[in-house]
Amino acid sequence: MDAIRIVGGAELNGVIPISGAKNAALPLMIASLLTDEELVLENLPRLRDVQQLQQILSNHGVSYMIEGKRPGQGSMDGQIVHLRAKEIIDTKAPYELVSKMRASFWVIGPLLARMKECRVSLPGGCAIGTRPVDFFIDGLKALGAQIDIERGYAVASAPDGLQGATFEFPKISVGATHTLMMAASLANGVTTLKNSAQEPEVTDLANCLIAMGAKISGAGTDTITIEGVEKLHGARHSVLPDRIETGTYAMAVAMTGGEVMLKGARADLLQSALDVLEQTGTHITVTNEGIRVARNGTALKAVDVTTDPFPGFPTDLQAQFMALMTRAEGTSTITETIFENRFMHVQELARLGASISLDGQKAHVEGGSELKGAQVMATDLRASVSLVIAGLVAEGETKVNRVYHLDRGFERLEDKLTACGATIERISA
Ligand SMILES: CC(=O)N[C@H]1[C@@H](OP(=O)(O)OP(=O)(O)OC[C@H]2O[C@@H](n3ccc(=O)[nH]c3=O)[C@H](O)[C@@H]2O)O[C@H](CO)[C@@H](O)[C@@H]1O
Ligand SMILES: C=C(OP(=O)(O)O)C(=O)O
Repeated sequence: MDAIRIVGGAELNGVIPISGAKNAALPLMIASLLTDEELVLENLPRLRDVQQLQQILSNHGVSYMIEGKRPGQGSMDGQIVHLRAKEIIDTKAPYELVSKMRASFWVIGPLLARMKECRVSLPGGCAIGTRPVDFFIDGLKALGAQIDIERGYAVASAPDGLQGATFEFPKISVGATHTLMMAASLANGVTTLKNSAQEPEVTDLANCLIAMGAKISGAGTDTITIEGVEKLHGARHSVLPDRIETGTYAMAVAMTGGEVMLKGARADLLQSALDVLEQTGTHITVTNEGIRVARNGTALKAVDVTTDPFPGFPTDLQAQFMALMTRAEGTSTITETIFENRFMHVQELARLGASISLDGQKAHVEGGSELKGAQVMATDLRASVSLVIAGLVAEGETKVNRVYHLDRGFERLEDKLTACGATIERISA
């Protein structure tokens, strides 16, 4: 299995192009199940999760065609992909496929809305907490579905079609909001979703569904209203830039020092994280081209952070920020409020010399540690990349094992960092 080898010590300087967002790409691809016409997605990142979802969708009958490169398109540009679910050939989403990725469970919304029945395995995904699916089940039941859990599968049916209703999520859930919004787009009547997720990826999906003929208002606020339509049609949509990739590279530059332009990044997608970075003493400049991040010689200040749903500080940047705080002056307290088990990187950062103590959902990071290279291994995607960031400043060689986690969500990570001066390569472990 491949590993990533890093020799720490180099500043980052140059340009990093930001890819399309994984967490927008996945629900957008799933939306192709809602229509028998073609959905064309531009700026789709080349990621393991995208490939994995392609397999799941193909099992349901979705054709997948990657458009040939146009002249002038660089190798870093996202792909243009044509998806078409002309016919749904199988309404079962099997364990072997769904257990590999959390988002694959979201097919339950479109399949139920279009086919009036489906059988979807309970999901897998990053091991960061129990991650139940009760909001999906309760929400779809509110729309008139009958759902039973049988032998690890959600078995769902709605013989007369889904019916519009009002549903309030007990807690904000990105995936349940995506799923209910897709299902309600083809329901009879009006659905109101209260306490909805306001993440930019929800708005991106809503914009695509609207382009497909859905009648949706309020996406990006906590109340989304969907007037069901009989049929959706094809559309063309460009995936928004990845705010988590953006924040990750911004933190990497804050860590190493130097100056990097994050090309194509949008500040409005991660303002809270950029505000925190500025408080650490990192310079952020927003331009038409993207976001410029710089730290030249100034010491890093310790800052306390609490993760929250959007527009708060994203849980998907918590591990990377913790790596950064190992090098700050003073102690930083990082509180995780979204997932109950998202501190798996703490013991691995400790292998590199970090001094972090845990107290329930709080991590106290003592800054100023001299990190030294070691072999490390992470159990999830963002934890893995936090170890890469730490490795960029650790003295000597760091080897990050289980690289397949990184490949789920970071496109050409080692190429992008090498281009800015890092010593990083993929090796066969
Ligand atoms: C592919 C994708 O987009 N993944 C993102 C998505 O995950 P995902 O959509 O799985 O995360 P949710 O927003 O649903 O989870 C938020 C919280 O709600 C809980 N919950 C959720 C559903 C449910 O039925 N019952 C329940 O209790 C979860 O356990 C968690 O504690 O949003 C998370 C929170 O921003 C991000 O970290 C993930 O990167
Ligand atoms: C937690 C993540 O992904 P998933 O929801 O697919 O497990 C993530 O992207 O950080």
